[in-house]
Amino acid sequence: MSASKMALSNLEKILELIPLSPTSFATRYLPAAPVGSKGTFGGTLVSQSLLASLYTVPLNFFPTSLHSYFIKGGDPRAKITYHVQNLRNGRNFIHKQVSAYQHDKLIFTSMILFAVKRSKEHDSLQHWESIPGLQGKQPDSHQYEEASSLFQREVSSPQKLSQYAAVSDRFQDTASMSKYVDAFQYGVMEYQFPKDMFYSARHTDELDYFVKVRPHVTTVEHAGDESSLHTHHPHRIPKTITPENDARYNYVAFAYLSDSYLLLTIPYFHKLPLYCHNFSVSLDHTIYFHQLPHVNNWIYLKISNPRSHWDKHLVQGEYFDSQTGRIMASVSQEGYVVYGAEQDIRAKF
Ligand SMILES: CCCCCCCCCC(=O)SCCNC(=O)CCNC(=O)[C@H](O)C(C)(C)COP(=O)(O)OP(=O)(O)OC[C@H]1O[C@@H](n2cnc3c(N)ncnc32)[C@H](O)[C@@H]1OP(=O)(O)O
Repeated sequence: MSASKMALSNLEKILELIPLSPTSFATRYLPAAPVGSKGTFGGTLVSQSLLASLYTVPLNFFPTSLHSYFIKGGDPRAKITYHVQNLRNGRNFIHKQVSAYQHDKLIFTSMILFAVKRSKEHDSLQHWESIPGLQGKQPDSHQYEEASSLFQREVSSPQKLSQYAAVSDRFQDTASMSKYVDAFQYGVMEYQFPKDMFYSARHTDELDYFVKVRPHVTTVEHAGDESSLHTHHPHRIPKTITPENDARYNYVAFAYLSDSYLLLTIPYFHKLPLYCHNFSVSLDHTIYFHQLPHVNNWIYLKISNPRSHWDKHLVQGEYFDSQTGRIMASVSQEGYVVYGAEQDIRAKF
């Protein structure tokens, strides 16, 4: 595999932060835009803000929720600076606010709530939304297919590409099709999509698929060099947070994946082909974490679209651990997505 393809899945490098002070951080590398898009990938902002805030909380605090707004499109040619503001340090909860700047302008903000790791002694009520049939299951090959082969057959094959090119300029440049395929084949996320993912003529109010993160992320809480810190000094603030040394990196990786193939799926709910938008940006992003997300296992997600109106589209996702069948996170996102008239898209496709 070429170095450039290997770099596509190097999440640690993509998100790496350099400390400028105990509460401010700069990105080491430029914040790339996703294929087919001009601005920085929203998942980079969400996950880097979470990573920056983790550098300011003790090892025994875990993210419980994150609420964020994309204020200005990120410039992929400029590095980002993150400032973490401490709003309150409680015994059980810590509140942080993170502000991201480019060219001295605020581009993104998130509020993150951390909760202390609890002892098991007090747990009065328990409920987990679960999918019992999911436990230990792999994606069924009759229903789901690896995304790059599906994309090559259903979107970028010569027969299909002319239809997509009719509804979107981004498919007129056939040379760039290999970038989409590379992103699916070598990117941070590996997908198993339903076979009608890219175009479904079926009336439905739910879409489901499987996703996992390719690079290894430890689930061992006291992994890496700082192992003794976790067991003996849980109140310490870590100096380095990597996929190999801190299980909380699973939250960071989850935040990254949670902004991908979420808003883009809106046409699925309207019996239209994916990618048929004229303009698409996410406005906000909210994550409730229910447990440590094991991002190297298949994550099963169900997406719904409760409302689309006046170019504002709300999408909600429920993410399940396929090993246990239990809910791991809930995500909501509102996007500003502009489509042409529905009958025009249908006439062209
Ligand atoms: C094919 C595969 C595509 C893959 C897509 C992957 C999607 C991944 C999801 C993401 O990561 S999105 C990235 C995270 N979200 C953002 O970066 C949004 C940041 N927020 C904003 O950009 C502004 O707050 C927002 C545009 C939502 C509102 O700003 P304004 O109230 O000033 O809106 P305005 O209508 O004036 O437009 C601002 C800019 O958007 C552009 N714009 C707005 N509506 C447009 C439209 N209909 N068509 C084309 N461009 C449009 C507009 O040209 C203008 O560009 P310039 O600043 O360069 O002049």
